[in-house]
Amino acid sequence: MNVLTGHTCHGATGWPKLNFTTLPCHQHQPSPRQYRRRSLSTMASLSPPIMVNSCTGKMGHATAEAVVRAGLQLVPISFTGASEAVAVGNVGVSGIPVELVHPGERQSAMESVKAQYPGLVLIDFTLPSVVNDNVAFYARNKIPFVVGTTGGDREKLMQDARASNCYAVIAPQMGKQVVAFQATLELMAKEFPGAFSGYKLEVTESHQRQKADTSGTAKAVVASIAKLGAPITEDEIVKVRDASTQMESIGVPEEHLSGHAFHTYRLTSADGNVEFVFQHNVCGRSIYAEGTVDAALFLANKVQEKSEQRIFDMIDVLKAGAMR
Ligand SMILES: NC(=O)C1=CN([C@@H]2O[C@H](COP(=O)(O)OP(=O)(O)OC[C@H]3O[C@@H](n4cnc5c(N)ncnc54)[C@H](OP(=O)(O)O)[C@@H]3O)[C@@H](O)[C@H]2O)C=CC1
Ligand SMILES: O=C(O)C1=N[C@H](C(=O)O)C[C@H](O)C1
Repeated sequence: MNVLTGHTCHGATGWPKLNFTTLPCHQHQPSPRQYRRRSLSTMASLSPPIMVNSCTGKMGHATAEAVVRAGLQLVPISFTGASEAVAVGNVGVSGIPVELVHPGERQSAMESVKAQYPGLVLIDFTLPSVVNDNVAFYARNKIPFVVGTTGGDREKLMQDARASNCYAVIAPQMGKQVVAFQATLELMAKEFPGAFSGYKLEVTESHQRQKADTSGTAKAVVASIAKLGAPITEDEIVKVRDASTQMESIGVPEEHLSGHAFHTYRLTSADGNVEFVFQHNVCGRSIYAEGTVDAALFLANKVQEKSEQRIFDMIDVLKAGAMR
């Protein structure tokens, strides 16, 4: 049996250590101090203004805070839904009042934001029910965007993003270590397709009660495991949303019922003699918020270097060495 477990209740903080340059050959590896100096100068030359939709939501707010923590300019305007928050007019992010804009007013707001914040990068953490419309809107407005929102019609979303010719990072998972796990599974599937043929896959994902859709991360991991020979359908992913099961069976700490993502992927051989369990348990949201800032900086860099490739996922960001 092989158990791979990751558990984090604390996010990374501190000054970003970004490196967008090509890694040097082994003999010329720079010292950590050189890396840091180089990273800081890269940061200084690349500080795109960042707009986060929606700062009223849990992930949007956490990401906007991470933008401020990274010393980047947060655009003090955020699109939101039609809830009562709009009537309040603004939401505070690390002491910055961010003006809320109703969907009906977003085009005129977008035009003034574009004029006022050249080099702008948009981040979307909204809802599965609106993500397609938002992506079509960003595409029409020709703005580079990072989409962390899951669900919606993913095929259409990717088609719209590609057709727009915009630069974009689109991924259901922004947490560095989870992205590394996803990348490892993809590599395993590429090198050893069918290695788990005949195995039975069981997947459980537990999230806060309000999460409407099935975890986008779980769906992506299931797609990789299918290439390894153990396919299941999306309906077979077990969604856990009730607090008592979460605390008693899954081990979610009570204080994280309102923000957690516990995923377990169990592969069992046909005769039941061999079992593999992959698990990643995340409490809170800072791991995703920090990764999203990395994605926005990566994207600004891609725009600046006029990269031919325009649509990326978080594995691309990780591979570029652009995650702190
Ligand atoms: N990629 C990743 O690593 C992660 C992805 N996620 C994903 O992010 C998404 C958001 O999650 P979470 O923050 O928990 O959800 P929340 O429900 O807390 O936030 C969603 C926000 O979207 C706003 N909204 C609704 N309609 C619109 C619209 N038309 N334009 C702009 N904003 C709108 C809502 O505002 P209102 O209340 O006014 O309707 C609300 O503030 C989910 O899809 C989730 O799966 C979450 C964590 C990590
Ligand atoms: O809604 C969340 O919270 C999360 N959503 C993403 C997903 O659907 O996979 C990532 C993480 O699980 C948290």
